[in-house]
This record gives sequence, structure tokens and C-alpha cells, in this order.
Amino acid sequence: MNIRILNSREDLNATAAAVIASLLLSKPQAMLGLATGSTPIGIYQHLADMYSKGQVSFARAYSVNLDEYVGLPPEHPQSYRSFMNEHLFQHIDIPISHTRVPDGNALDLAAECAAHEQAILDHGPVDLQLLGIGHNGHIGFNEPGHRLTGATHVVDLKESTRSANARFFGDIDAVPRQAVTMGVGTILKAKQIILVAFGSDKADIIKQALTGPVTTECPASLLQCHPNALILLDQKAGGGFN
Ligand SMILES: N[C@@H]1[C@@H](O)[C@H](O)[C@@H](COP(=O)(O)O)O[C@@H]1O
Repeated sequence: MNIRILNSREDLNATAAAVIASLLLSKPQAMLGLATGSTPIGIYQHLADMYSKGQVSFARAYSVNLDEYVGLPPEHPQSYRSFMNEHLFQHIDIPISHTRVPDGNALDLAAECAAHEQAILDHGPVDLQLLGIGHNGHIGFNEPGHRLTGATHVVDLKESTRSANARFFGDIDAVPRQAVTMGVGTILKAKQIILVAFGSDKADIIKQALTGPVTTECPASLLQCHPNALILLDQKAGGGFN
């Protein structure tokens, strides 16, 4: 793992966006693994800005998202499909047909999980997977537990995760109880991973994930086993290393 602690959130967003843009310059048809949550928003703004200045194009790229809530139609304002459209896709030139966010509203969720894996096989492997981290160490929606699942699957969300994400829904009762998520096996197959974390509230889990035991009880700790993982932290999230 390469751990970099940057001076500011702005530096961190610019650094992550530059890595993604440089991948697209060398491989325009790259498959990007994308994440949601508040963490990547600034990175997406940077990429949109670079696109508007003609510094990067996504015209031949593919994208696959980590996860989606079960039961939300794609047009729901809190669906991760809406999030991606709003924060990235509508500001760049990626063909929407090249983008894939799991359909959490599919009638046959097992078939949808299999289709997500197949899309990665068809256009992948994922060249670069962007990740945030949950306060309990989850990546995507792979929650801590005695066991983890390798492939894309349906997961029951922990109450702590539902309550952390209630800020987007206004009311915890509106937060779905399940999600579709890429499994840790799918995530670890990416050629490169960038995990990004901001803020002092992430400092403890970052230290645990990066320096503690590799354990299913902290899914992000499995990144210690990845051969090409870049960890980008601001000073606060990296505070546990001082
Ligand atoms: N499924 C997403 C994760 O992919 C994300 O990393 C996490 C942290 O979110 P935030 O970036 O808002 O802290 O939230 C959600 O649970």
C-alpha cells in the first residue's frame, strides 16, 4: 500500500482526479470502478472541470459502480444512479450506455448481481477502483462480520450504516435496509485501487484498517493484501499516523 497524507482536501481531490485522468490518457477505454457517498464528490467535480477544459475525455471509457440501495428506482433522488448522474455523468462525455450502476429495483436481484459481474467481465477488468470507507470499515456496502462474500451480492445494511446515511434521506426510516454491492473479491480484482478518506471522524477506522489485522471484521483491512492500492488521506483522516 502506498499511503499519502495530503495537506488539504483540495490537494487530495486534485491528486485523485489526476491519477484517473492520467489512466484515461494512457488507456481511453479504461474501466473505472466508481464510488458514491460524500467523499468522492470533490474528485468528480475536478474531473468534470478537467473535461470542460479539454484535459480529459471519457468518451471511450466504461464505468461500473460499487453499489446501490435495494428498492429504490434509478430515478429516486437518493439512488446511487441519480447520484452518479448528478455529480459526474451529466458533466462529462461518457456514454450513459457505458455506465453501470446496479439496479437495486430489479425484480430478480440474484440475476442483477450476476449481470453486474458479467458487465465487469465484458468490459473489464476494472482498471482503477475508487473507494471511500464507512466508519465501521465497510467498503462498497460490504459490512463487517464473520464472513465476507466475494462476488456482487445483496447485503443487509447495519443500523450504524443506515443511521450514517440517514443524513441524505432526512429520516432513518426512509433508508433502505438492503443494498446490492460488489463483493470484496470483485473489488480486489481491480488493477489499481484508490481509497480516499477525509476528516477526523475517519482517523480511527483508517488506522485500524491500514495497520491492524487483516480481518473480515474490518473489510477495508483487506486492501492491505492488494498489490496496487493508493490510500489518499487528508491531515485529519491521517491523524492516527502522527
Ligand atoms: N456505500 C457507500 C460507501 O461506498 C461509502 O464509502 C460510505 C462512506 O460515505 P462518506 O463518503 O459519505 O463518508 O458510504 C456508503 O455507505
